[in-house]
Amino acid sequence: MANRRSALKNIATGTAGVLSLSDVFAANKKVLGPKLNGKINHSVCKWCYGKIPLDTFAQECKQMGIASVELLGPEDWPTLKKYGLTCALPNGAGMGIEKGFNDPALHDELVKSYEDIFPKLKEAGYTTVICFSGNRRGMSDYDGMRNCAVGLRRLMPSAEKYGVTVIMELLNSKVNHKDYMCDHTAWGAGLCEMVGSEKFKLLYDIYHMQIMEGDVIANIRQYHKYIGHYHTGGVPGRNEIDESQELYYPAIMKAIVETGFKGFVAQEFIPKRDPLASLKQGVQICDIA
Ligand SMILES: O=C(O)C(=O)CO
Repeated sequence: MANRRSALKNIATGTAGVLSLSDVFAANKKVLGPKLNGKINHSVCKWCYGKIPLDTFAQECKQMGIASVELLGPEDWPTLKKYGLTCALPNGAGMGIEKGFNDPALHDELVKSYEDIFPKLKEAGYTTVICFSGNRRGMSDYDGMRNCAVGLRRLMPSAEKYGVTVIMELLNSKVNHKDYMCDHTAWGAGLCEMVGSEKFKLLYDIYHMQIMEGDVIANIRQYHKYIGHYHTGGVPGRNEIDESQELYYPAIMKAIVETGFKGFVAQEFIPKRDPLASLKQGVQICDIA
């Protein structure tokens, strides 16, 4: 990959030939990444690009102006650091989507697993981690909320000590995660109130929430103080976020910015076309001026 030093060396030694100003800008853009508008902090979920090695993917992201590759655990963080990227929402703790804080029998194991990762996150300079409610398995919404709150409140003192926000993902329980409990924004907001700590927030996944409840912009406006992170995805199908699907992402991004949100928006769609071209397009769609 071209780097700034070799580009400059080529200029200095004349091996690049006679360079115009636009050649220099183009070389800089290649090395430093494109200039984005800066209103949205861009991230991407690596699992949607499974076949691309992380090393290659990280370099491509850097060139697109994406600052973070996420849903990665400690083993992948050094690769991100090598390319000057952060991990806006790490994983590496918990017991998966279906087994979460709504089951009191799992609390000891879950608390231990999160307390083990907090110091690693702090050392890496990361300030968030993902968590899940678990499936309902016949439990009422209220019992599940109370159980989650009991487990999460045990975690909050060490989350506060290590400066880590534990972020629970809102997922659809219709198409992708049948029986998942944290599937409505109001339920998640109620849980935030019960937990009662700024170190517990929601991941508002725009794709999942469009499937469950729609009214995306109104819900973002109503519940933004509980939201610590956003994911994207086209509806229906969870593919590209362009005009092939029903959501108008620039308006959603504008609404997010208007709430004063300073966190990250991560692309989380499964590309149907050239994956990197689609990712770049997704970033451009969300990069409102
Ligand atoms: O597994 C999923 O569907 C997710 O959205 C994870 O972020």
